[in-house]
Amino acid sequence: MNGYYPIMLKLEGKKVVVAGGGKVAERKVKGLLETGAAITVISPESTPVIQHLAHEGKITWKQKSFAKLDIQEAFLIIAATNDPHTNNLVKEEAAEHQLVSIADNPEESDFHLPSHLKRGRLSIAVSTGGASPILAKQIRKQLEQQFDSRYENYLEFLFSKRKWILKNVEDADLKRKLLTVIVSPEFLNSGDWDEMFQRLYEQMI
Ligand SMILES: C[C@@]1(CC(=O)O)C2=NC(=C\c3[nH]c(c(CCC(=O)O)c3CC(=O)O)Cc3[nH]c(c(CC(=O)O)c3CCC(=O)O)/C=C3\N/C(=C\2)[C@@H](CCC(=O)O)[C@]3(C)CC(=O)O)/[C@H]1CCC(=O)O
Ligand SMILES: NC(=O)c1ccc[n+]([C@@H]2O[C@H](COP(=O)([O-])OP(=O)(O)OC[C@H]3O[C@@H](n4cnc5c(N)ncnc54)[C@H](O)[C@@H]3O)[C@@H](O)[C@H]2O)c1
Repeated sequence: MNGYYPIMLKLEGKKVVVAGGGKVAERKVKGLLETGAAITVISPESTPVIQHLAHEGKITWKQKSFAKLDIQEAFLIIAATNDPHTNNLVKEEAAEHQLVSIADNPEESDFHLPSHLKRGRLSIAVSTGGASPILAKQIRKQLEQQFDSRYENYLEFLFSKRKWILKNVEDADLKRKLLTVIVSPEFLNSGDWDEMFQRLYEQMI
């Protein structure tokens, strides 16, 4: 089945449970940290990074084996223990409406994690549907070269300029032209974006 539906989830304040505390669990936890989710790791042992995050109060670590009660009220669940039986049990114990990803069983998972590149407001996710996580990672690294660190500020500029244009420009044609002209490699490379915009704006009105 290949019909996956890509969405951007807002997880702030939502309960996310990760079963397992090894290398894979650590990677998934790191990816979740920025979202502001309430993250709980369930595992008898965990990596130094997971322990450090728990010590700092950024996540909760319950030092125990997985049990059904651990996923009560969880919105999202990641089963990443090294025991396939436990991983499958997590899915079996979850309610129908809870979203479960099983690290070693993509077929039974409700979702997969994509390789993810973030430049401020720009987010690019790459998924191979379980065919090759290494390819997903390689593509992400190529995109990191193409969409370099300048994009973070550029996206902020586009965000505020778009708001300004929508508020101050009434003519639909001019509005469209202005929204388009600020999105090009030439514009990105032009240096002072505000000055460049002002110049183009004055030429167009
Ligand atoms: C993208 C990324 C996101 C993330 O995890 O954050 C991610 N895996 C990453 C890396 C990675 N994973 C593995 C290797 C070793 C090489 C290899 O085996 O190929 C490497 C490479 C490395 O570590 O360098 C092994 C592996 N992965 C899965 C299985 C089980 C199976 O396929 O049955 C096994 C075999 C385990 C075993 O040996 O038994 C399953 C899944 N891994 C997924 C995501 C989902 C599908 C995504 C897709 O296809 O696009 C899916 C289905 C479920 C899920 O976890 O959501 C992240 C790169 C992040 C980045 O750096 O950008
Ligand atoms: N999806 C992916 O991206 C990906 C990548 C590589 C490996 N894997 C798979 O992920 C799994 C974990 O790999 P790893 O390298 O993190 O393993 P690991 O050995 O580093 O860690 C396993 C963790 O599971 C915990 N654990 C074991 N039994 C448990 C239980 N009953 N309840 C709670 N926690 C328990 C251990 O305490 C340990 O913290 C493996 O099944 C592996 O095949 C997935």
